Amino acid sequence: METKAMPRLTEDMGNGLFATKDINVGEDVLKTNRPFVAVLDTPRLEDTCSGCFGKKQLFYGVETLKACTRCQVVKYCDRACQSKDWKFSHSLECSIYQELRPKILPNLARAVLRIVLRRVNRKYDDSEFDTFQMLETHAKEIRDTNQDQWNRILLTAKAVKEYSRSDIEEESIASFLAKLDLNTFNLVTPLYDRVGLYLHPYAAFINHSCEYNSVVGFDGDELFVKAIRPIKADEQIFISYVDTTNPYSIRRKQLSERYYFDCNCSKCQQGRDAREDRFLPTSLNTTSLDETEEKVRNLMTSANNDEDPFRSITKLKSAIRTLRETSAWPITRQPYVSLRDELIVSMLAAQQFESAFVQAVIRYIRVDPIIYRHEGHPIRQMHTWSLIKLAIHLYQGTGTGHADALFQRFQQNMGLVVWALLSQLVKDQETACIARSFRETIYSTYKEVDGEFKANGLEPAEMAVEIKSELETLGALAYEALKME
Ligand SMILES: C[S@@+](CC[C@H](N)C(=O)[O-])C[C@H]1O[C@@H](n2cnc3c(N)ncnc32)[C@H](O)[C@@H]1O
Repeated sequence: METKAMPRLTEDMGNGLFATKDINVGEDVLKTNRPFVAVLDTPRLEDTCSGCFGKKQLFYGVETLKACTRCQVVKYCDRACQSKDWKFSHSLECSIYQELRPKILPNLARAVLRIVLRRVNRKYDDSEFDTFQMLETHAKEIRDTNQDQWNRILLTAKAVKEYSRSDIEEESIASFLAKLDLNTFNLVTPLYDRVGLYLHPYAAFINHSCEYNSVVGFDGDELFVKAIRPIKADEQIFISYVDTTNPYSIRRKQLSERYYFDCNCSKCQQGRDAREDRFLPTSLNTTSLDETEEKVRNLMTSANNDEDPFRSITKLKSAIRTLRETSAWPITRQPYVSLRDELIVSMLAAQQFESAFVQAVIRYIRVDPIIYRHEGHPIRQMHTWSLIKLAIHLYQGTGTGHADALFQRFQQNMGLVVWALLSQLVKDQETACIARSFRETIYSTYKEVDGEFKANGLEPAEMAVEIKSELETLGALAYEALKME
């Protein structure tokens, strides 16, 4: 593990992690490729490699996975991925998976089984295990306020004790599970697609702030925490446990239900006066705005659960219209932001590539710079990347799907748009908080596109006027599209 931070007791947040030196934006606070435990979510066992957690599939052209010939539960890109997982833990659990077949244990049960088996087989060094034991569980609060969750923990502990045939007490296994519940990170691909859960005891010391100074990401099995703001030596490292683009009441509810605390950061102290909550000047009262928000969130849930992307699009557009009709809803206030994200996903699924492009341009120009101030924010980087991929798709003209009248009206030079967006993304890399494999893909795509221009006798770096005009047209496209929304 490489770290520029050390744990220490805080006044009111239990243990926390503190910087040992000044850390610049984009630099690693912490990096490790040794999880205490990491497992895929059950549905992802089928389509994601259990060795590299999808990294090679995403960026290195791996298309088919091979199942472990013994248990048939886990799958791998190649021998290297298989051998890594075998050494880490699969050699200990494979026979148990075989016995349980066709049943597959849920992710938390598989994770705790790994911890028990690795512990019994002395795969953890003592200091690593001691750090794990120091982690908060909130077991009392779970028992007192969430009987269902507590019963689930006890039942899983009992089953894991039986499957593992270990002499670790059920009570200890239950405490491992409570630690997992509270301290695991969402294991995501380098493009932030959730595939499983990951626990690292040191990283788990990082407390939450809605005004976070760091972000967590993964590059395969490597976990990194990067500074998204300059951090001074001795300052506490904070990440966000929840989506901080949400208004105060939602953040507060999520933090108290899942993590048992009230956030006291400067943003939360502003309550409904913070940017995330604010509305445009309106004569509507708070109750009426709250009712609209609830109605729209229900519509969004219904759209998310709908398997037909065309029906989802209709529902999402109707939800957006409801927000627009209030004349009070900024496009950067939730759930407007999420509605647009979902709309882009549904439009892609429905092969409405031109319309998806228009929405992704609005997000790139009008939404992300407000809600993610730093251009190197991983979500902003990922959104820019998906806009570029869409522009490349439209540029290559390989199936634009359903035509979009507004897109057609603007007639952009997609080649130049691609180059301009890519070169901006390349410039942002110095302070970008993203995985190395993602960054390498950005560089290699830029090189390819730039090379293609040069092969055609063009030098885009010298086409500043044309590029400026294309970027202004993107702005005009976003403006017109929002007027019609
Ligand atoms: C993942 S753990 C972080 C490490 C933890 N402080 C510890 O000592 O193990 C999450 C727990 O830390 C505490 N915590 C994190 N951020 C906090 C905050 N901003 N204010 C108060 N408590 C916080 C809560 O008890 C929360 O359930």
